[in-house]
Amino acid sequence: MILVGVTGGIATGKSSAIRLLSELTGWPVVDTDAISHAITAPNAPILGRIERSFPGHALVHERGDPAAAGGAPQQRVLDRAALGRLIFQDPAARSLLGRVMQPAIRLRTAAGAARAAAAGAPVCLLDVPLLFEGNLDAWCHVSVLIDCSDKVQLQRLLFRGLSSAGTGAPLAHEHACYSTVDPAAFPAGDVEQALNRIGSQMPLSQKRTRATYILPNELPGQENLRQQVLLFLGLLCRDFGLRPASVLPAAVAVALPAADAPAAGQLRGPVSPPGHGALAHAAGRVLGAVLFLPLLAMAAAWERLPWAVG
Ligand SMILES: CC(C)(COP(=O)(O)OP(=O)(O)OC[C@H]1O[C@@H](n2cnc3c(N)ncnc32)[C@H](O)[C@@H]1O)[C@@H](O)C(=O)NCCC(=O)NCCS
Ligand SMILES: Nc1ncnc2c1ncn2[C@@H]1O[C@H](COP(=O)(O)OP(=O)(O)OP(=O)(O)O)[C@@H](O)[C@H]1O
Repeated sequence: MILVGVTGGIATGKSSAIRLLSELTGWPVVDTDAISHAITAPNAPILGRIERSFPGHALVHERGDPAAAGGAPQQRVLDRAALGRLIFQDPAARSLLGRVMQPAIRLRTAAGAARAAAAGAPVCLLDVPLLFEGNLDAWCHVSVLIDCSDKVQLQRLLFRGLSSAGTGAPLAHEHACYSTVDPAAFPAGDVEQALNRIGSQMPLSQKRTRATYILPNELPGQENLRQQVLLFLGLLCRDFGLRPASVLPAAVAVALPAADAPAAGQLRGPVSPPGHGALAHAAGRVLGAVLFLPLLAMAAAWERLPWAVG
């Protein structure tokens, strides 16, 4: 199985591109933002560790459960906005939160990839915003950067909002209008927080030098993104000897000839394909099956460990 690390800057369009990639191919996706949200769900064991790591900050609130009669059971809920304000302006706090959360995120990511291998997927897409920051590209055969200019990134982030929760939905028509968004029209606090988030990540210029492929997502609208996704799929099929008929709809075959010409934004190559003949594929499935359950068990155990970090 080929592991493709999909990354970008915040709000450059990773979730949108991955949704299209996965729809076109059926390839499974492991989404680290979704994992990060899942492990910090109400009442999750990790909330206690986050609280203890940042004493003096009210980051977890008790909330009544409206579904419960009499409102008896309380839920412990992470204040994501407050934690975001804290870590995105303080590198030490960010690295402390990383030490608390990254082990659990990585274990679940590995378990997701092992499950995909066991299911016999030819390719697994890893959606990892911090792929290069965390050196997770070392896990992957190739990486692809979902790229846009700094200006468009800020416009998209302000237009969408800071959190990634619920993103990746089909691009609504009005999203084509974000290009008219003027940051000056937003409250200064929102712009400051957006810039803090962008500034807390490796600059896109640096990510461009590390990515195997670059998928430009500058122009507005679903159709522009779809074109770039098809070009990227064409290159990936060519470089790894994937047979479009077996994994992709006919649309990609149409994109293949175009991919032979150096398309704007598609960089470097050829990439040496890993051996993925029938034997290697079968071995990958067995290894995935052997690894999946222990990794999942480890992930569950890790999240319940009682010690405090920091
Ligand atoms: C601080 C938190 C609670 C804010 O939650 P919120 O819902 O507002 O944002 P969300 O989690 O959806 O993240 C939105 C985007 O912010 C960026 N981001 C998140 N964490 C970080 C970080 N530590 N450093 C740089 N960028 C980050 C990513 O591009 C992500 O896609 C949350 O981001 C978090 O728990 N971060 C630490 C976990 C982590 O490293 N996640 C990144 C995925 S591996
Ligand atoms: N080509 C495009 N045209 C118009 N809107 C777009 C395009 N690509 C992405 N968007 C919009 O930009 C916003 C950010 O996109 P998306 O959520 O996919 O980014 P992301 O990189 O996954 O963000 P995060 O880093 O927070 O996970 C969303 O509102 C999305 O609808």
